Amino acid sequence: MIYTLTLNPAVDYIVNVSNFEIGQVNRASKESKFAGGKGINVSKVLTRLEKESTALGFIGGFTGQYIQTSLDKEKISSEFIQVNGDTRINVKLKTEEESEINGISPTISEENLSSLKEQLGHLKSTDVLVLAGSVPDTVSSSIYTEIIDMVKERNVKVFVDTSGPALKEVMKTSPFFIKPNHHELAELLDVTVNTVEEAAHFGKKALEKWDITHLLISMAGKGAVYISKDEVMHATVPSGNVVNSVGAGDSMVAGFIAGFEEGLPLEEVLATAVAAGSGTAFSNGFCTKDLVHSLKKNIKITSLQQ
Ligand SMILES: Nc1ncnc2c1ncn2[C@@H]1O[C@H](COP(=O)(O)OP(=O)(O)OP(=O)(O)O)[C@@H](O)[C@H]1O
Ligand SMILES: O=P(O)(O)OC[C@@]1(O)O[C@H](CO)[C@@H](O)[C@@H]1O
Repeated sequence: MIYTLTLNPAVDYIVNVSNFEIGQVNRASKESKFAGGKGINVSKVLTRLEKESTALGFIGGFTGQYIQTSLDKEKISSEFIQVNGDTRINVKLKTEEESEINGISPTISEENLSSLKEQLGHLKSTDVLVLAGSVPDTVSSSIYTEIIDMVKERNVKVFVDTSGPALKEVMKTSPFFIKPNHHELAELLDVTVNTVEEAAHFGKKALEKWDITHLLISMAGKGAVYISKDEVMHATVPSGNVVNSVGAGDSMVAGFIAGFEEGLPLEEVLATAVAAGSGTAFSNGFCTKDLVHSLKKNIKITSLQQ
């Protein structure tokens, strides 16, 4: 079973405002609400790619109930732990530019954390665990490291998509898979990464510094760079009209896992990952399986290995 863990889920409120003016009453021209948070998005896209998963994490209050109901409607299995307080609301404001306000997590108690560890204690070597998104303020930034160390003893494959201090901590655990975007890779190494060549160069440096099995660097419209000890590859993006960037990175992680678990050749795994990311970027909401299949044909994979 693939388990996705979202420590900090959210109701995503996506609102379009034309001619937005700070300090004025602005009226929305379009709005939508989604059950969000990175792990939950990975579960949604896995479902679309016909891969079963179970969503884990902390939810609470009326917003938590909304998330539970949405996942039930989409027939996504979940085993959330109930917390006191409301799951956060994340505002994605679409004006001429996109701005985001990500809300505050409810308090996660020691008891909540013990319940999570108890759940994770049941994972087996055939299971996959996806750790995605931010760590709530009331939880130590070393939580992902603790979880990885805990499940590693049972050979569970762990895929991580996080940023900031939590990502820094994860690097010490010999991660199996991480997907920073190029800004997150730059922050990790305290360098600047703008081009595909720089991503490949600094990605290789990251592999020299830390024991990473699969490093996937997403670069928005510039595609993605994949690095392992044997391969350095670049995938282009298919052309299309970008209407939504929320969840594009999570879709990419889901695409990679889906292809990897199917045992596809690495080039095809990478193409599935990028097609899922771009498919979501081109959709209102998330990519579909058909869209991923058709976009895959227009993705070029080249080896950057000398
Ligand atoms: N302009 C674009 N054109 C085509 N595909 C895109 C574009 N922007 C994003 N994508 C797709 O989404 C993937 C992930 O994008 P990005 O690097 O922005 O991830 P991210 O920063 O983790 O995203 P987010 O946090 O917004 O989900 C890209 O590798 C690509 O497949
Ligand atoms: O605050 P975090 O946990 O880093 O990111 C949360 C979030 O921005 O990520 C998803 C898109 O990737 C959204 O569904 C959600 O609102």
